[in-house]
Amino acid sequence: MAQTLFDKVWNRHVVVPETDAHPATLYIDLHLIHEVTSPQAFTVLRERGLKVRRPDRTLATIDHSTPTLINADGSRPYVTEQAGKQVEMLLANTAEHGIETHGWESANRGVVHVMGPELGATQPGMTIVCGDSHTSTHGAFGAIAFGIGTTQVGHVLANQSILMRKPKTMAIEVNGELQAGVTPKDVILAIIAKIGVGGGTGYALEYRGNVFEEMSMDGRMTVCNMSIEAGARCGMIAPDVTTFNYLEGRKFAPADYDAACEDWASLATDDGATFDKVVTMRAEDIRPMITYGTHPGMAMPIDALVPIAADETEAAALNYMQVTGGERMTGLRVDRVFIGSCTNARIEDMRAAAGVLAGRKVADHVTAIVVPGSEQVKIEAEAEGLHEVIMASGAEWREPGCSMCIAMNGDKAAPGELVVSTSNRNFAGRQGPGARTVLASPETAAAAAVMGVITDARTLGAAA
Ligand SMILES: CC(C)[C@H](C(=O)O)[C@@H](O)C(=O)O
Ligand code: SF4
Repeated sequence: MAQTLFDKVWNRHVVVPETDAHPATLYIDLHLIHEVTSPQAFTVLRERGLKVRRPDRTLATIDHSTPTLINADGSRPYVTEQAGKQVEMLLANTAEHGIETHGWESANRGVVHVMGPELGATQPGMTIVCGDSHTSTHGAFGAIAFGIGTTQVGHVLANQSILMRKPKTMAIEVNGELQAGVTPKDVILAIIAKIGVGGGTGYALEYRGNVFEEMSMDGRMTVCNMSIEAGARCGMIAPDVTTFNYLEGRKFAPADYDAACEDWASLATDDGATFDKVVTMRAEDIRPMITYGTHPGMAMPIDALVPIAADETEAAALNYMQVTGGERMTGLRVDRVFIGSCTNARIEDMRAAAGVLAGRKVADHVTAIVVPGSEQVKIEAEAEGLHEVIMASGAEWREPGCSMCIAMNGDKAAPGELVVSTSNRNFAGRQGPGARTVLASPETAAAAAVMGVITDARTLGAAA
């Protein structure tokens, strides 16, 4: 019977099949961990006298609580004692259990969803979990990858499997030609605006069509990253030659690479396979997007008018954002710009930001920070001289980490400030109490930095 990509990967990992009374037991190939959601799980393990079942299938980094500025004396100013403790605990726990860890000295440290793929730990056909909702990112390689809670982190540490009911499948097909200036971030924001923040709930998404086939791995990761913002725990793209070229030569790439690629190529959805739901969009209809509300589904083309609130919740969101239905977002004064996060802090994002900032100056009243997603991204960007272009514009070039995406490390906005951010969540207060977040692509964020107001990057003239 013709099968989908999801079905094929799922079937390879079922240890005990699902029944009406019981979810399936699913074997997990890769468990990524970070400092926020792992300490309690290790404590439970210790209390119960259990060992980590597969330290060799577990990989750790520090990202959420890590400062992005270094003191003059080389020390790292944690925002709170608690933040420093989380990092220390992660390092102590992983050392005790023999888990490969990318801490401060590692040239591979980074936001967990940037680091895993860079190391080639993320591979097609795998099941991948992490105590982090944006684990969906790894689906860009044709893996079933989803976030789990801290209790489940403990289970996976102890037995390398989880209990799960099989989700339904949804194909999201985007075919045609994207207009100039439309980025992968715009594509995923347009999808979420169309299906809604609950549209993917209960489904595993598969992004299909020539738009995704032609996308780079960086772009595919941006798309899959935000699957969770549409309510889907995972989103996938069939592995192809783009995937194989990306992974070749990376640390964890399989030794017999040709055989691996042959197997991976067989994972693509078969002709004639059926999805429980199919959503189609025309690439030509997608424009650069921004959000105007307090969830990622409240997104619109940057040159559109903010919709009139349809209910009290929407009215409250517009009120929080201090925007008015029927008016434009372009022209709104911006206080901060954040270019970073597991959505948009890979090398192509750094290049896109630098491309807009080159030869231009960040507006006097704007604080702009560019935070590479990993040490590797930082190294690569610096080798290309992107940091010089970025700093010459007046934007700051920081150390890798989650930074202002979630504001757990001290990087945050003040109450009322408007932030144009390349991250994935614009929830009220996420970037600081009272802070207002507008989600956009690196190009749009950089354009806001130089113009000092929300700006359609397509309207910028040539740089001076
Ligand atoms: C801290 C972590 C559990 C959280 C997540 O699950 O995604 C964070 O990464 C986020 O982006 O909100
Ligand atoms: S960058 Fe943001 S979304 Fe990604 S893992 Fe960190 S806090 Fe979560």
